Amino acid sequence: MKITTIPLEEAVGLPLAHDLTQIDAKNHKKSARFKKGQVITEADLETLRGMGRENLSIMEMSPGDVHEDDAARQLGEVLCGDNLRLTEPSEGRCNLVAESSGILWYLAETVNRVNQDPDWVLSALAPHRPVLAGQVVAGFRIRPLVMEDYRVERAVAAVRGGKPFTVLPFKPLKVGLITTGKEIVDKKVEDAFRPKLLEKLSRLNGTLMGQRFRTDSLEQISEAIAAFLSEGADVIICTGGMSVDADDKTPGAIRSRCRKISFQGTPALPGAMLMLGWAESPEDGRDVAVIGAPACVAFDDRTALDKLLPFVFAGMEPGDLVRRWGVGGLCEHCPTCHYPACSFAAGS
Ligand SMILES: Nc1nc2c(c(=O)[nH]1)N[C@H]1C(S)=C(S)[C@@H](COP(=O)(O)OP(=O)(O)OC[C@H]3O[C@@H](n4cnc5c(N)ncnc54)[C@H](O)[C@@H]3O)O[C@H]1N2
Ligand code: MOO
Repeated sequence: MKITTIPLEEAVGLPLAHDLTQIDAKNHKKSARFKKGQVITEADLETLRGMGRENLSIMEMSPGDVHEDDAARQLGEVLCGDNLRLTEPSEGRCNLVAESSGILWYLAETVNRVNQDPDWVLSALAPHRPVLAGQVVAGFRIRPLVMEDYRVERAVAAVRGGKPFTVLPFKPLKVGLITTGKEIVDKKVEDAFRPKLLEKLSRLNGTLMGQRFRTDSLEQISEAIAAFLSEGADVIICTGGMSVDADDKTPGAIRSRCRKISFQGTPALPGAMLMLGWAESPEDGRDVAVIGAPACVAFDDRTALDKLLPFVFAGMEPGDLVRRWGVGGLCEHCPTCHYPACSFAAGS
């Protein structure tokens, strides 16, 4: 590749080597004001001077050179999996954008392998966190203007095929809520979890199908789980009674109705007493998630339950990943909560 730098005035009639960025900090605007390949005209000179340009780069590519736009596009085509869209390059950068709300899925190792070449930049939101439709989940580019084709091919090969970036979309699941505790049944304490759950469901594409109140009795909680199962619930959440008190009966009730227990206890705080089991739907035999949520879910806005629900709504069994939730899994209780734009939302 040959890049020739020439004074602005001599560039009239010649094509630009790369996009030229204009930043208007006062109005918080940043865009590619001139695009790669655009032929400079007399009328453009005033604008270019206003952007502080005195010289421009005119490029002649050599055989084997890949322009930044093409490099980013080639990587994007192998990265972009289900429910994501690849954007056109702008200023040499492409993005992956979520087409549905869901859980972002990829292996950290894929990103690290591409970035072994210090001139590649592949940067993504943390894996396994919830994302919204329309959200940029990854951006990538090369650092120089052009790169040798073998380095682009090496990055493409490092992805190892399979379109590894995907969004697992949230399904419209129906949730049954069982609120346990004699003090709540007796109306001495008002349930504080229902409004918090409604806010969570609005992000997850879920609906609350009903709420049952039960005292700390294994039989009563177990019967309420069975009732929601027979009414067609996809997810059943039992709150309270998950800890070590004599009256804590919820885990036993969940075990009484589940054919499999995924976990009881997670290394995330708050919410460490969280539990997940799977019951059989009497309707069609499908798996129904039965969650035991410790009482802190009624108090804290974000708990281990927020790490679990995206998996359940994406139809995923978190499995061994739960044992990795300790990394980043300590909520900072920020004065203004930015969840899920924080390490607490990320899954290792
Ligand atoms: N010695 C120990 N103490 C505690 C442990 C422990 O391991 N050892 N675990 C702590 C953790 S972690 C949690 S979380 C809490 C609560 O666990 P539980 O799920 O058993 O909570 P309860 O005993 O049922 O209730 C505690 C408290 O919260 C109020 N509550 C419960 N549900 C609601 C609701 N839906 N809305 C409003 N308030 C609610 C309840 O009235 C009690 O005051 O235990 C720690 N302690
Ligand atoms: O389960 Mo407790 O929830 O860590 O606060």
